[in-house]
Amino acid sequence: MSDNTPLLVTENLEKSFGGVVAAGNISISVGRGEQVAIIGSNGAGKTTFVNMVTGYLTPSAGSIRYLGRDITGLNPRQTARAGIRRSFQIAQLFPQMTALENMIITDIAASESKGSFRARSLTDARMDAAMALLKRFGLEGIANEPAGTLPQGVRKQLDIAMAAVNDPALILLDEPTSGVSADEKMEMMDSVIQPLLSDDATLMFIEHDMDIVRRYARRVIAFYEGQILIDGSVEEVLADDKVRQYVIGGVAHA
Ligand SMILES: Nc1ncnc2c1ncn2[C@@H]1O[C@H](COP(=O)(O)OP(=O)(O)OP(=O)(O)O)[C@@H](O)[C@H]1O
Repeated sequence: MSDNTPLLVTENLEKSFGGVVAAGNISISVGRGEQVAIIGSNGAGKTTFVNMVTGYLTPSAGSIRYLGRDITGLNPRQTARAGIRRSFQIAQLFPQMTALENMIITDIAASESKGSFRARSLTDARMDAAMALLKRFGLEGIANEPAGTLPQGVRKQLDIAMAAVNDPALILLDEPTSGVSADEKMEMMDSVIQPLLSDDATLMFIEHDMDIVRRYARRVIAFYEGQILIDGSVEEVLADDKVRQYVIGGVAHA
């Protein structure tokens, strides 16, 4: 594998449910350090794509290569261990556990199962790393709060911080600002994007708010009816007639 090997390559990736193609012909190549927004109206196939890359859905056809390795069909734990991580539209947390415990559990789950007992247990190093990461996301103040008691926006921040445990190379965020009020969205993105980028992570995020896309993406992939409509620079994609007609005009999301 050379340094020029793309981080993520999908070829003709497809997922159908029954006879319905939720996402098809998805061929992209993403390099290291890119910041890519995935846009598209409701039901366009964005989450289906993220679910395939992260192993939550098995593709019906096509392939996924990560750092040159074929990872098609790996399960979520395997993709996580390979260095691909994600957050969810609705934060996936253990509500009874504290924020710090959620971070630690993520770290243990992402560790190699064949490691020694110590490698998969609660060590001081693991606690320190989890606390340091919470601090980087400005979340140290809620470290000992049960996750289930946190406000929605903070839960989403914690879910994203959990995706950053163990310095993954590729992070996919599924609608990081959904459910966050309009006037708090930018601040919330500021608080999560900077810590993610400080590790040179490659970032792909699904977003419906074009102000956020303009501010945080360098490249945009627009989905429409399960296919890629256009993949290019932010300026090019947001000025595209079809994107304006079918994607931006068709946004029906909070
Ligand atoms: N598990 C499933 N079973 C059947 N159909 C599904 C399933 N998951 C997704 N679909 C369908 O696949 C299509 C794409 O859905 P997907 O969730 O990927 O869209 P999306 O672009 O992420 O939309 P949104 O912005 O609303 O989250 C939709 O028509 C959806 O109804």
